[in-house]
Amino acid sequence: MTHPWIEVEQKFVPRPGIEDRLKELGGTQESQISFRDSYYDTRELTLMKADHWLRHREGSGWELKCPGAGGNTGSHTKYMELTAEAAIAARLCERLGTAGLGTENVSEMLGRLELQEVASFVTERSVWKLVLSGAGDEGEALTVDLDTADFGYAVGEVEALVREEAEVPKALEKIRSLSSLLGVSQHEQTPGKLIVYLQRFRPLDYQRLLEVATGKNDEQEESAAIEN
Ligand SMILES: Cc1ncc(C[n+]2csc(CCOP(=O)(O)OP(=O)(O)OP(=O)(O)O)c2C)c(N)n1
Ligand SMILES: [Mg+2]
Repeated sequence: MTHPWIEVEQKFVPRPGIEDRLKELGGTQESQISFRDSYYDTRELTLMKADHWLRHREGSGWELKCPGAGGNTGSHTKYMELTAEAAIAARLCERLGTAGLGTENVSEMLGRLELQEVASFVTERSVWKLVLSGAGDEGEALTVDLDTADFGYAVGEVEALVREEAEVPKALEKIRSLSSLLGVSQHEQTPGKLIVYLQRFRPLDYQRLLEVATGKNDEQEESAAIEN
């Protein structure tokens, strides 16, 4: 099985002039891309309530983000990203308490697991790469994504992808340094596109997730699904 990536990121509200600031810091725009994300869950939002996020991204395929060891605290988040369909299938069966579906093809599993589309939107993304100079820096580039979703919400993220849990503290340190250089507060808690989509277009679902996150739902034993 392919070893999953760990995504460590800090989201922020992009302020005017952010691109100039990125250039000033030595950043370069790597690409401008556009993609449609479609998120899936059960009617009861079993996955999202357990902080699992299943999506299909047009052009790159299936992905399941789930909490890594140590969970998430503060304004940054850390998720394990599964992209191999066999690994996604195994995790879905584990979470949804099913087995022996006879397929590891995620599209084929949707109907059998009663997973339906919860959200679908297109993102225009400007991808920036930046190497932070400084003592003891190993020169790994950080990524800054500047996203605008087709429903009119803009969000940025400073992101590092690492392979091992042991690399997370260093990645966090770099993310904090760059965020601070970009004028982003360490305490800034900016919601992602999906959360804002749910808030605007599926308010009842949003409310249910919020109840889990704030511990108001007695049926749910899992920890925070959304933090803001
Ligand atoms: C503050 C906070 N943010 C996110 C979450 C979890 N969460 C909510 S929706 C969600 C899934 C969407 O993840 P996100 O990184 O926002 O998507 P995107 O930037 O488009 O994908 P990329 O290209 O980076 O892979 C997660 C992990 C949380 N529990 N709390
Ligand atoms: Mg992200």
